[in-house]
Amino acid sequence: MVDIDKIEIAVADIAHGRVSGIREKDGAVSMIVDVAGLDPASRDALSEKIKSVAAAVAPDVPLRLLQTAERIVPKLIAVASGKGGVGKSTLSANLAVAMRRAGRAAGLVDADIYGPSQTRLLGLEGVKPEAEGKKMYPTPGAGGVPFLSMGQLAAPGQPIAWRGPMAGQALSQLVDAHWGDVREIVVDMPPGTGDIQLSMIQKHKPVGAVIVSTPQDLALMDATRAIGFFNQAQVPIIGLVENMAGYICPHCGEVSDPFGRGGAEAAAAELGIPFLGRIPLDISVRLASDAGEPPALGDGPVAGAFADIAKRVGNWLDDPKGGVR
Ligand SMILES: Nc1ncnc2c1ncn2[C@@H]1O[C@H](COP(=O)(O)OP(=O)(O)OP(=O)(O)O)[C@@H](O)[C@H]1O
Repeated sequence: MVDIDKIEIAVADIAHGRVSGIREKDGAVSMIVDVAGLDPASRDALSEKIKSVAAAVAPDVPLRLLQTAERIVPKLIAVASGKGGVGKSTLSANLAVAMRRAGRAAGLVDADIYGPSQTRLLGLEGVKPEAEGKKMYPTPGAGGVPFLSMGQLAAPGQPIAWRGPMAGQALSQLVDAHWGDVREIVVDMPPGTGDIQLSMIQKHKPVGAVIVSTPQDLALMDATRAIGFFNQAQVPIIGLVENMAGYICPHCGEVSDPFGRGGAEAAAAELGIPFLGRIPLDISVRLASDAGEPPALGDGPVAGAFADIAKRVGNWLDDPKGGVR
């Protein structure tokens, strides 16, 4: 097993933020080296230095360096639901955490102007991001997820009452920030199909959308509307996640289904979109989330469920034509 964290730490010391996307595949380690602004001799010198540092940490592991001088625009993954309260924010935060845990260079934007809640979920309440003029630097939250939120643009405790262009500008400020080595940004969308959604489609088109629903018929009907919106905007649907599926009793462990069972999977099949997985209704999800410790950072079945969903989303991002695997 290759210790990616060890390589990442060793390389970070000498790479000055130029290395990203460190990953292991089939026993080899690959990474992206941003060589923008360096002359050819300095590029080679940096690559050699990285290789020797990585080899010192992991001597027998083949290493692949991909040099790039282009500014990399992160891919956006919209997480949406038809209605509020189905766990869209919970899924977004934990998806970003699980993607990062799997070695992906993921970040998170909270674009939910109606109730930005991610600062709490990532343990960043009251933390203001640094900025250079109007351009902000994301703050690392729980699990090391770089993060920016609509809530950070508004005065504390004030409701956000932006409409049309204002909402669009706020979204741009979050998306066009100094994302550094982040390659994929999970965007927690507001529920429904309002100004933020339109601005997203027109200015910051996501590569795909993840739809969240509870197993209930009503929530599923709303989810279908969200799916219709993205279809119309020609944003591919990565898949549907069923949240609050099967209640696990904390006392006896019995599983019951307050919102029904399997509804989202059946609906996904009917709609011809992939089913990404289900997250159980579990009090530990709420307690950990409220404490700013995303459950995806844990070791139990809930963390496993988030990891499986993150893996499927990651596979899709790497090869959208290959579908969800
Ligand atoms: N699987 C789950 N098990 C237990 N509680 C959950 C689960 N998913 C979400 N919750 C809890 O349900 C509440 C609503 O979740 P969340 O804020 O993620 O929903 P949302 O769809 O983003 O809502 P809103 O549209 O209001 O932002 C939160 O208190 C959250 O901790």
